[in-house]
Amino acid sequence: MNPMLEEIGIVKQQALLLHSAEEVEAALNKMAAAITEKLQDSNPLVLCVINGGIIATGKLLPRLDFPLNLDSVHASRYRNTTSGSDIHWLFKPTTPLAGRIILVVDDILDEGHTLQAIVEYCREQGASAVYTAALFDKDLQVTKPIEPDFIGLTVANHYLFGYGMDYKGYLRNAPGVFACKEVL
Ligand SMILES: O=P(O)(O)OC[C@H]1O[C@H](OP(=O)(O)OP(=O)(O)O)[C@H](O)[C@@H]1O
Ligand SMILES: Nc1nc2[nH]cnc2c(=O)[nH]1
Repeated sequence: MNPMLEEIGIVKQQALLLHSAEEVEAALNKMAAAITEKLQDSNPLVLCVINGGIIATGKLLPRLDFPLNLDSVHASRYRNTTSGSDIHWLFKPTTPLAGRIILVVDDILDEGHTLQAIVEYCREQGASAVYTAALFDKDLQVTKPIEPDFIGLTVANHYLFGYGMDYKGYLRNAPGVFACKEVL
């Protein structure tokens, strides 16, 4: 068997379910209600942070019943590994950001560097306001460089996968939030 697929199978089998799909879906409902209350009259541009933010964005958008635009940004700090380094900008939004109200959506806020860098970029481009949404906020017990305006669930400090979060590029599609055993 392909050794990577073998590793993925073992990680999946040994992982601990921290939050069920039902819990995450309920958190998405609450997030969408809070976002609607704040942004429904502001014609926002939603920026999906690729790759991890795809599922959070895709699940939030149908819950937002007001006019908005969608674009994406691909900034990666972990690059399919389990520890962060410098941010690599793989692509930036093509929609002009000047004068727009932006909502940046990502799967997880860990140390906060990725979201912070994206917010700075949006401000440099002349956005009139930048809001941030993280489906998961990792409880690191430290002050982070940025606090999201909208948070789904606070999650424990483990390396996680599922709902957009990967283990070595796999398992983003896992239906729940799982902690990898080797870092437990
Ligand atoms: O708060 P931080 O410590 O900066 O980490 C959070 C970032 O890490 C993950 O992205 P990653 O770099 O793994 O790229 P990916 O979206 O392709 O998974 C996640 O999607 C966030 O964007
Ligand atoms: N997949 C994944 N990506 C992350 N990026 C920052 N923290 C995490 C995490 O726990 N899991």
